[in-house]
Amino acid sequence: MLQLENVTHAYDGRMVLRDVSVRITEHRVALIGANGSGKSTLARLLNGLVVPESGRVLVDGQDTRRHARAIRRRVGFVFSDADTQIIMPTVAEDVAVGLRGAGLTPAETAARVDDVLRRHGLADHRDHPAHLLSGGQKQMLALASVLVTDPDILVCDEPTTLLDLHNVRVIADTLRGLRQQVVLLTHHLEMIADFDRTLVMDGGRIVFDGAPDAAVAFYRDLMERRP
Ligand SMILES: Nc1ncnc2c1ncn2[C@@H]1O[C@H](COP(=O)(O)OP(=O)(O)OP(=O)(O)O)[C@@H](O)[C@H]1O
Repeated sequence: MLQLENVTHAYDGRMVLRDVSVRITEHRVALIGANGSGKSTLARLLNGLVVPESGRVLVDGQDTRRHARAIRRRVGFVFSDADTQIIMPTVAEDVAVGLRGAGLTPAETAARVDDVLRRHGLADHRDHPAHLLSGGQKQMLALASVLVTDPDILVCDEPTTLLDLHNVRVIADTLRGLRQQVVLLTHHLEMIADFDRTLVMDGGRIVFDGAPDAAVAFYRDLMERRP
């Protein structure tokens, strides 16, 4: 379970999250809202990339302040810009990075990498230069590189930003099939239609919490009323 207790956060004195409390237990939860409303900051709190100025963030009862390493292993994070997440020359090498330090033999590492590449449609690109992949393939590689570590929870911060409609669907289908609990931040509202719960953020607060259709209607109304 993911839990925020009275979390307030500011960057350089500017308040970005205001006394946010929420418990997230559902399998697939979406986080939507205007640019700058605080979604990424909330997402980064969930795996300890950001530590709250006040309040607590708990992952299955463990405080991200005190258990940062364990929580990073349990909560995988996929960034919106895949290029920043791809760090090795080839596709297979990039996926293998996440397994360093896991105590696997080279053969076990190769088997895990091949398995994840196959499951995510990248097996034919195993030895290709990662930076030459298409946008959609890079995003899938970023996802595969996190999933290879088998986290329990996956936080995806706008993983389809630069993708065409086909690849948005491919990523949505992939997320739908995962055993992991998924927290998805997105502006592609069609991706979240069958999510279990949707939170709408505005001005550093959760302003709506409910089913996706009602949340999207609330968000659209909020944006229409904005001057
Ligand atoms: N590292 C940082 N340093 C300073 N300000 C930051 C930092 N990260 C985010 N901010 C600011 O905090 C506010 C909230 O940003 P955040 O990225 O959490 O919003 P968001 O809802 O994810 O937006 P978007 O939909 O545009 O990605 C913004 O005004 C942003 O400029």
